[in-house]
Amino acid sequence: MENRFQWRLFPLLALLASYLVFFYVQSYSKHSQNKCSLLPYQHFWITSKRIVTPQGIISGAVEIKDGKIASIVEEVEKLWDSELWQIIDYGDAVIMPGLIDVHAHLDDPGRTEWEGFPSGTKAAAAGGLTTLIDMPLNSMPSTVSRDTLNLKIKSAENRIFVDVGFWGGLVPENAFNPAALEHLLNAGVLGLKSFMCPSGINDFPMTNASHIKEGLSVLAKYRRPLLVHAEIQTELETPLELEDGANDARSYSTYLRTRPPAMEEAAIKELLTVTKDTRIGGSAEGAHLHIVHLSDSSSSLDLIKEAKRSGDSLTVETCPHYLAFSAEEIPDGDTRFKCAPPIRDAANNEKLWEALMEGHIDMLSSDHSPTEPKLKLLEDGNFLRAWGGISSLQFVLPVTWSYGKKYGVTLEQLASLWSERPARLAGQELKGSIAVGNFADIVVWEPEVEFNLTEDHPVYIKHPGISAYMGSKLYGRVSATFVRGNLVYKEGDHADAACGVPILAT
Ligand SMILES: NC(=O)NC(NC(N)=O)C(=O)[O-]
Ligand SMILES: [Zn+2]
Ligand SMILES: [Zn+2]
Repeated sequence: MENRFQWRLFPLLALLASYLVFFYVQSYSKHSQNKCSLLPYQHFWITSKRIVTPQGIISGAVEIKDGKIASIVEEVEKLWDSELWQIIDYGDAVIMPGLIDVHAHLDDPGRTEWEGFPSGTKAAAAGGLTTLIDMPLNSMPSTVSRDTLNLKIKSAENRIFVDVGFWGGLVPENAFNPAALEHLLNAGVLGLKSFMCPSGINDFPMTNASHIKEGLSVLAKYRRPLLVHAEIQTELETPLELEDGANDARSYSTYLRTRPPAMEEAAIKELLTVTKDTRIGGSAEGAHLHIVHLSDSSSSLDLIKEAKRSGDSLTVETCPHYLAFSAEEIPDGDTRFKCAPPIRDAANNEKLWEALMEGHIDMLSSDHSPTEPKLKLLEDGNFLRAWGGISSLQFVLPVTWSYGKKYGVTLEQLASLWSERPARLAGQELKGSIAVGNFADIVVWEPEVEFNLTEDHPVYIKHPGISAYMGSKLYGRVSATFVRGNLVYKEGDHADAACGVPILAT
């Protein structure tokens, strides 16, 4: 009797079990499909009253389909009528193209104790940056050959939360070897980068104008840019002479004296002897030279303006720290502020803002250049011996917005300086603006929201303690970041999987 009862139950149990398996598999595959995004949709709309487009700010909706922007409409009422659409309404938060940082040191592989792809790209996503172009130095080895680029690409695999492209290094070893440079360019670097002064990294020696001339002639063929750290050691006091003297190495002004504006000016003068070749009809027509992290807003900037007027293919960037801080306010011993070229005085800072607002400075970049806290010598506070570099990646949007208010910076200007122009420099035609056909790389943020960057604020860079921005009060909270239509960040949460794409030039 009891046995027969059990036999009757068996088919029922089997049915129940198969139902359970079916639902488990369904939900598992659904989950695994969406690991790249915090949203389950491939096709959806986002709406807001402030969408920054190249044609101006509109109230409307952006249709996102399979990672691209499928349409942009101004009448959202029609959308609400249909229950077919997945719509995310961001109210009056700003929808802007994701920021593109053409100057980030992610230090991976080889110095991941400084930063690394996972932490750096999570910080980027949390800050509204959707593409980073990684510098060829501070990782180990430096990206100076096809093989070393391949190490980068391998290291980035499944470890980047936003898209990452790579600059290659122009160093004395490859500068006079066009075949080696072509290998590096064919392997996919978006352009080259070189230093006119010691970089502090052993396998990244400095180049002179002849190396740069050679580099430009190869780059012309590829129509890719050369980025240059433009400072040249002049015959002034050297850091060690200063330290031996009666100078206080804990005073920022001592450090400032080791890297005067004349160092930037001298380098730029020398560069301009070769950028002439980039003019239409010149021997390096098609090549482009980009000066990174300009700090001197006087003679150096005048030289750049003049060269542009003459038709040199030349652009220049500056960075948030030169716009936010001035030398006078840097406390003694606070080496979080040490970088090269140095942060100069308040009058210089003001002139940089003016040049930016007038369009003489073409774009912004972070120059996020972290290290291990111990190399910052925070306890010692010796500006001459501490490692240089500012840590800022996650905060660049609120920083430039907050400090730019005084100068009347607009949302359209931010989109141009942080997205459109950088996309052009990096040769990314489908990035940099909210336009139909472009990748859906988008930041949603609330410019009016104020926040304190205190220790309980979620910060994703590896070493928040070395950032000069900790402790400051800023405007502009990032609420959501989309990369190729994937919601990779939303209010403190990141997507489970790192689905950023390594960007290689073809
Ligand atoms: N080795 C570096 O990271 N250098 C960087 N350091 C700065 N800017 O202080 C740079 O971009 O020159
Ligand atoms: Zn530099
Ligand atoms: Zn740098």
